[in-house]
Amino acid sequence: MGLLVEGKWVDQWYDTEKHGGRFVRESAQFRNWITADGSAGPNGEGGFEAEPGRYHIYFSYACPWAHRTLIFRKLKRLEEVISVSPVDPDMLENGWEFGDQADGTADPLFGSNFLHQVYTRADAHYTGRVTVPVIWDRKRETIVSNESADIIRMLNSEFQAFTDVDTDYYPKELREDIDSINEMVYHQVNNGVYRCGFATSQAAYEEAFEALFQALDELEQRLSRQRYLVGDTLTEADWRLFTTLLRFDPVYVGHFKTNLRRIADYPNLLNYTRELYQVPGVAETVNLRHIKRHYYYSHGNINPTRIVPRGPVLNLDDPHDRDRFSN
Ligand SMILES: N[C@@H](CCC(=O)N[C@@H](CS)C(=O)NCC(=O)O)C(=O)O
Repeated sequence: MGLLVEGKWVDQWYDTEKHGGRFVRESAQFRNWITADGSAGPNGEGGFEAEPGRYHIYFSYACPWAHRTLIFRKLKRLEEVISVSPVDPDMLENGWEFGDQADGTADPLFGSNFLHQVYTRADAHYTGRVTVPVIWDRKRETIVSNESADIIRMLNSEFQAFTDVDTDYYPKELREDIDSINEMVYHQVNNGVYRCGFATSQAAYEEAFEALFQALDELEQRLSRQRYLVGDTLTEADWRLFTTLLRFDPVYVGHFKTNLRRIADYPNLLNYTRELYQVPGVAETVNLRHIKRHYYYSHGNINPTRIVPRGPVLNLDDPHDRDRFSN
């Protein structure tokens, strides 16, 4: 694991010391938007028009942020419009790697060995972390965005000319509610599990742990009253939470020490996770082998033996009880 400094790869773990043992996530740096007509989006520059065959997403099956983009591509039926390829689950001294054709993780665009080579193709002097997901523009030969929260909104609304799926996961009338729940879920849950797992002081771990389980208790309450996070409409807020819930019992409980309760101990969160998993197409985006292997094998300082646990049983296909909320 490492980062690029002025375009050169440096093998270095997160520096938590300057924050009292806390893990502080860096902001993504490529923040342009693909738009239906090529106009500039909320930030960044214009000129990235939605076109079939033009864009490619590099993702990791393991990564909850990248997983969101894979789910949106599936839900919006954009498989023929936007190509994708996974990186290898092991992220070691060279960061995210590509494998070979046989295991399906080669770089189909440039045959690179490492994802950092894709970053320096876009910016030869890039300084920062090399993260997935990345959406690449074949036409302008650059990275449009490496921020999953932005990418899922592009997929949700900007490729409507190339899909027959009208479902809007970020409808205007619900945006305020979605943004507000996203904010809480991002800090306390999505990033919260990382703040537990990557903490290097007891106090930093406990602070993140308290916030995480306070949020999960609140979400459990909320989902005992309503089907989805924002009432009875399935929105991007649910998909953003789902990718963390899915990884919670198989990885975070053990590897990140988020062990007050499992998702299996929260009846509403458990059934909600099952419902989302069972939405047509979603199960195909889930690769539990990559998920477990990545975390347990890549973080040698957290799990020095690199042994990947065999369990637990998840039963994601079991019937859920969320229909109790429909009219
Ligand atoms: N804000 C980014 C975060 C992406 C992210 O941190 N991805 C992780 C994998 S789960 C990564 O690539 N980490 C590599 C690193 O930090 O060096 C997003 O949501 O797109």
